[in-house]
Amino acid sequence: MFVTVETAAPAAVIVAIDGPSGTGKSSTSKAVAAKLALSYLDTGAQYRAITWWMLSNGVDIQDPTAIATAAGKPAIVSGTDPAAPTITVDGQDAAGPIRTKEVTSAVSAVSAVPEVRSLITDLQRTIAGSAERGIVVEGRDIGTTVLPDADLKIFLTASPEARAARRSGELKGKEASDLAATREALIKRDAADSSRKTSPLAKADDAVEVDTTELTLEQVIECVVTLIEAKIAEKAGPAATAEAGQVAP
Ligand SMILES: Nc1ncnc2c1ncn2[C@@H]1O[C@H](COP(=O)(O)OP(=O)(O)O)[C@@H](O)[C@H]1O
Ligand SMILES: Nc1ccn([C@@H]2O[C@H](COP(=O)(O)OP(=O)(O)O)[C@@H](O)[C@H]2O)c(=O)n1
Repeated sequence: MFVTVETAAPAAVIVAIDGPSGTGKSSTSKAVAAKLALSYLDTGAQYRAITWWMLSNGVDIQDPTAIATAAGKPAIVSGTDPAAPTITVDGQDAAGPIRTKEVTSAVSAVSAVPEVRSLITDLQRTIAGSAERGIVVEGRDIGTTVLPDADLKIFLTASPEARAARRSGELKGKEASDLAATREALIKRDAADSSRKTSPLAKADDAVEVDTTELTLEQVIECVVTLIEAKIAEKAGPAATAEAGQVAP
């Protein structure tokens, strides 16, 4: 006699994608999350959002004490649909304002303040913990600090030249033509993010490193999808074996 086994829904898969600016974290994470019906969280957008609030509210971003005192004031809410990620600050759509040059220049100083990191890290863990099917979380310290038990950790890299060319391609007019300035700004931000005391940009020991310099975005997406699918199959374990729905008595 054979009995039918109801296989439980696959356990949520947690994926951490870290790396410096312009390596393809956002584009890759959004695309793989959409393909695999997972949630998506852009943690850089959260640090940008709190930075925008600080700038808009006259907080001196050279003063870590002032930043720490104000850190708990704004309410930052992230929407995790990879097809339409959102970010609001005190109920106001912040998607546009967080991408300005002013915010980009100020974000490393704000994100280095431990009180800011502690608040945003708690928020990130809550979001990741409530993603039913799982989530792709991208940032700088996800694999090392925010989600050290993630099922899969990926660290994306690319040469500074490739990263600057990609970033420059997103800018318009005069800014786009100034490749050298883009490269310098990017290297400066990497250095600040990598050298701060509290959870710097770093590759976790157990992360898979993918150098995207010579890869197209499609190739990177395919590579990451393959890694996640393998992890999902591994997590399913014996349940996958019962996939046919039949076991001997
Ligand atoms: N492998 C790649 N080859 C070429 N362009 C890429 C690649 N990956 C990403 N891009 C482009 O580079 C820019 C930066 O990518 P993004 O995903 O925002 O990087 P990050 O989130 O790491 O800063 C985007 O315009 C994106 O389309
Ligand atoms: N997990 C994270 C994500 C971003 N950040 C900070 O937020 C900034 C903006 O992140 P981002 O991902 O939007 O940056 P881009 O590389 O996309 O320009 C970074 O330069 C870091 O200072 C961080 O400290 N930790």
